[in-house]
Parts: sequence; structure tokens; C-alpha cells
Amino acid sequence: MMLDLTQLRTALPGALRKLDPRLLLATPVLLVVELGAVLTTVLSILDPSTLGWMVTVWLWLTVLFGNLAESVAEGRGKAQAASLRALQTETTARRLTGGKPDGEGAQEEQVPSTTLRTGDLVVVEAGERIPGDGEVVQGVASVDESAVTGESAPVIRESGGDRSAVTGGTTVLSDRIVVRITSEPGQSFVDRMIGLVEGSERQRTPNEIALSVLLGSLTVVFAAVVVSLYFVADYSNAPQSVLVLTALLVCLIPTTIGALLSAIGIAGMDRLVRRNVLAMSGRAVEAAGDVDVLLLDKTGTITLGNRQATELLALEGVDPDELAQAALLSSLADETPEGRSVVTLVAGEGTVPAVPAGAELVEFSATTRMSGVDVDGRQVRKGAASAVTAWVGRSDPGLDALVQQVSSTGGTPLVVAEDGRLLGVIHLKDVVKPGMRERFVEMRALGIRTVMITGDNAVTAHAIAEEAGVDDVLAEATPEDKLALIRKEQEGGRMVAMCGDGTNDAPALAQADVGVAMNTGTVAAKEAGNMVDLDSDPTKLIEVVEIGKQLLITRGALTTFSIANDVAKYFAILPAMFVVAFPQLEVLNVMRLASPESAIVSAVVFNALVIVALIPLALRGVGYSPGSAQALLRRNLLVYGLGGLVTPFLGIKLIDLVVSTLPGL
Ligand SMILES: Nc1ncnc2c1ncn2[C@@H]1O[C@H](COP(=O)(O)OP(=O)(O)OP(=O)(O)O)[C@@H](O)[C@H]1O
Ligand SMILES: [K+]
Ligand SMILES: [Mg+2]
Repeated sequence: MMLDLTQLRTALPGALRKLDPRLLLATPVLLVVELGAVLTTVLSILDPSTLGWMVTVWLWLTVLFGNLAESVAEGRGKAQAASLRALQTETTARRLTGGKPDGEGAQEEQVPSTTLRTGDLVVVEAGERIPGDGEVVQGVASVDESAVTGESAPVIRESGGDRSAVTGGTTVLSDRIVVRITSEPGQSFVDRMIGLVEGSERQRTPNEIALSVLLGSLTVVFAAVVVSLYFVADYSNAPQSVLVLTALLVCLIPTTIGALLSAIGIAGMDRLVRRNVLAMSGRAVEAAGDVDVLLLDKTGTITLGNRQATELLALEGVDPDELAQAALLSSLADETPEGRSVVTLVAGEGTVPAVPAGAELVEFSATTRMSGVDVDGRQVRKGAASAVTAWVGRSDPGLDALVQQVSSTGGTPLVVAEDGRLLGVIHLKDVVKPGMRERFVEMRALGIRTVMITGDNAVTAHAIAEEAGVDDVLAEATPEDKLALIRKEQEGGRMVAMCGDGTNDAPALAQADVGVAMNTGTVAAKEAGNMVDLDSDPTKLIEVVEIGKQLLITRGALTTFSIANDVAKYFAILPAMFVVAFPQLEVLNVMRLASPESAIVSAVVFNALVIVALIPLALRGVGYSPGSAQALLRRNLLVYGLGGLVTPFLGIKLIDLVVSTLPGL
């Protein structure tokens, strides 16, 4: 891959803007080159010479080429940013005022979408665009999110469950939903996406900062070497001009990696965006390269997350109708998709009875794992078997058999009980997302252990784990258990990734080194994680890991190359510089460059051209195939270390053949 002309043309203005020394502060190596360029410009004006002007021009080009790398990397996201911006055009929002928290009984008013604030309620109907990021608080709708995700199939967004988050700019295809806005103007998901693809929001990672500091220190060391050389040369009656020493300094300091460092980081983020993963931090991308364990939530992450009630299994001696009525009653006010599906199963096409007056609702929570109502002195509950039997205070062999029957197929059993009596079981069915098993096998090959963590019971968990092919399971996990497991793994020195979609996954997503939230999930999950997968595919982590590894390898390889290059240049130019004063150096002068002046110019030209030559590699990344880390390290040291030592000799010699034809060199 070469840089094409359009790419260069669009990147050039940005590269010129970056000549501003204040912007160069972030890249100290290039700042030193720029200061050197200013110095040689002044020297050449005072005392013009071919050597002076050649060095000056090529020092300026060195800074420009260095900026170009970053600018080209940033430019790659521009087109995508432009199409995302189209989603931000102002629309009219139907804001609700003065009603209940779910919008009931409210007045509607028309306002520009740009005036919406966090907490506002808006209603969106079929054919309308969702005016801002938010959470569905009432209703179910199918939504076209293709503008953001690129996936043309509509997705379901509904209140109550883990599929409640909606993105501003996407379009409702059917039905009517009430959305509570969760972002302030200018801070929406699409705003963040634009910032990401343009690279403007990128923060340097601790690793990058550490490497910059190292490069800065090397620069200081080489500056000291060059200054002392000035005195040594003077003392040995082979005085060297400030111009020549400036050129020598630029050749010695690690300009190549200094110039390419941020481009490598931006390109890594960009590669993720192309795979529909938004990384909110570069640190997470680097961490992904070293992941040892992947924890996954079950419902909505490994499975499609559309848990539907499919049958009711009454305990022996219990009237099936009594079970049905209790299941219905416990679900009338249960706004989760599971709850609504129970209502649909029992009421069928018939009318759904209203919530009885005076009923006290017990909402579902991930900690209690139950939901239900208290009404007229009756208490009805449904929920996880262990939770409900604990509530009732006893278990029943017949019930255990029903729970086992549902769980062994991978279904979720919800036990129904009323006033201390166990009535039966609701069978919730969910489907494992396609292609999981093969991909988890690939993950194992990468050395990553997969653990499914779920609030569901152990039998269901094992059935799904078996079907999906994960290595391990943690069942009946509360949000605290998920968090504790991550901490435990981290304390063992392992790098942990977590994929989840629910609000109850949020603490774990925040704690994990790499927290990937499913785009179908809740706002809380998406804000807690440091990545969002727009395709909601947990096996995408494979690509994320590969991109992370490739980023680390590319940075390592180019650093090796750059430093080996600088060392080689030292030996290539010094003999040429001093051979006039010390004819004994002739033996070292293996390159036989035309003259000391042309040696200096050739080295400076080579130094600048190497940056341009390596931009494509920095953007594309060094080739990577799974294998032992040691073998890879050996191979890269050989290729980039040895390559870095040899190329300057060849390159400088070739350039010397050309520049020595110029008069005055
Ligand atoms: N609406 C509901 N009413 C009563 N109980 C429920 C309801 N929804 C789920 N449960 C029970 O609570 C358990 C935990 O559900 P939750 O959705 O919090 O699981 P989780 O920890 O997110 O794990 P996963 O998403 O993998 O199932 C479920 O396994 C089920 O037994
Ligand atoms: K250099
Ligand atoms: Mg969940």
C-alpha cells in the first residue's frame, strides 16, 4: 500500500497547521527538528551555501512529513464523520410536560431537538427520528439504527429490560415509544463517535507517554553528544560548523518513531471503528492486546436477549388456571420484557386486565431476582427458583423436577408462588446468538479463557454454556459477584475483558480492563464500559484483541527500526565528516560518499524520506499472526532491528549518488 495522492492532498493542510510549535509540544522530537530548521534557516540567510539551503529545506520537510503521518491517520475518519454529522441535523422533538415519569397524562409541545436536556421526556412514533440519546421508559418499537451501526435489519427497543437504550438520529419504524433523554446537547453518542473517528478526542495512553518521555531523553542525550562533539572537533583541529552539527543531531534523534507514534495509535482506533467497535480510550485498546480472561453476561450478550415465556408448568395438585392467574397478576406491572411476555402468554389475544386498585408493586431487581404484587392481603411472586423458594421458606421435589426440566434445555425457569404456596414454573426461552461456538474456539487458540456469568441458575447456565462453548460458568451471580470475580482475576495479575449489556453489568464493565458494552444494552452499560460494539457481538473481542496486539507490535517494531536506524546513521556519517582531518578513518569510511557535505545532506534526506516510507506501515500495522510471543519478538527484532541497521547504509549511498551531482556538494 502506498499513500495515494488524494489522501496526501487532504492531509497536507492539517500537516501545515501542525507546524505551529505549540502543537508540536506533544511531539518533542519534532519540536527539536523544527528549532533546528529555524536555526539553519537563519544561518543560511547569513551565509548562503548549497549545503546550508539543502539542509534547511530538508529539515523543514522532516517536520512536515512527521506531521503528515498524524494528519493522514486523522483524515481516514473524515468521510465517516461527515456521514455521522448528517444525523445531527436539527429536528422537531415532541416533548412531554407535566405528566407521570413514564409520560402518562402529559401535555405535548414541539421543540427543536437541540434544546433537549437530560431528563426531558419525548414521544417518538413510527416514521419519526429519535431526537436524542435516551432510554425507553414506555412502549416497544422497532428502530432502524443503520445510520449508526450500518446494520440494516431493524432492532427492538423497549422499556424495562436490557434493550432500552436508543441513539439520537436513528428512526422509529413502528409503534410509539416514550424516551427519557440521557445526554446534554453536544455530548451525544454520535458526537462522541465523530470525535473518535476524527481522532480529535484521542488522549495519549500511559504507554505512549512513557515512550515519548524515553524518546525525549534520548534526544537530550544525543544533543549532549553533538555539543561535546563540537568541542572535541574544535580541539582536534577538525572544526565542525553549527549547521553540520544541527544536521547530525536531527539524524541521530529518534525522529522516525517520534513522528509515527500518534499515527499508530489513531490507526488502531480507526481499525476498530471499521469493525464497528467504538473505543472510548486508547488504553483499553492496548489492554485488549494482553487480555487473558473474557467474562460474558448470558442474556443479551451470548443469547439474543429476547427471553419469552413459552409455557406454564403447574405443580401436581395445582389448578393450571390458578397458576396462570397468579403468573398474570405477578406480571401486570412488571415492565421487563420477561414480564410482558408472561402477560402475552396468559392473556393471549384477549384483553389484558388492569392492575387492581390498591396493588403494591414489587419491581424486579437483579439482586432480589423476583417481581410481583401485594394486593388485598394476597402476596404473589415470581422469580429465580432459589429466590422464590427462599421467600416461601421451603422447597418441593416436584418443583425441583420442573425447574430441572426447563433448565436442562437452557431455558430460564421462573417459579410462581402465592402466600407461601408454590404453584409452578414459567418457562422463559432464549436463543444463543449464531456462530458463538466456533468463535469461542478461536478465542481459546488465542489463549483467552471465557467465563459466562449469569444471574440464572446453574443448570440453565451450564446448558447455555455447553451450547455456546464457553470454558467456565458462574451462575446465580449478583452484580456484586460479577464485580468480585473481576477483582479476583485482576489480583491474580490477569488482564480482564468483560462483555455485557445490562445495568447490572455496569459495575463490572467499569472495573474490567476492557469493558465492551453491547449497543443493544442500557445507557448505564454503555457509559460504564470503555468500548461499545455496535453489532452487539461479544465474539468481536477476538478482533479487538488482534487489533490491540497489532498496535503494540507495530509500535515496538517501528521503535526498534527507528533507533537501529539512528545508530547506523551515526556510523555512516561520522567517518565522512572527520576523514579530512583524520585520514586514518579511511578504513571506517566504508561507504565512500562523495564528500563530507554530500554525506551530511544525504543523511538528512534519508532521515526525512524514511518517515514518509513508513507511514503506510504505521497505518496498516505490522503483519500479525497468532503464535508464541517469543517467536514473534525474535522475528521482529531480526527484521526491524537488522533492517534498521542496514537500510541507512544502502539508502544514504543511493541518495549520495544523486545529490553529489549538485554543484557545491
Ligand atoms: N421480570 C422478572 N421477574 C422475576 N424474575 C426475573 C425477571 N427477569 C429475570 N428474573 C430472574 O432473575 C434472574 C437474574 O436476571 P438478570 O437479568 O438480572 O440476570 P443477569 O445477571 O443479567 O444474567 P443474564 O443476563 O446472563 O441472565 C434471572 O435468571 C431470572 O431467574
Ligand atoms: K533521526
Ligand atoms: Mg443481563
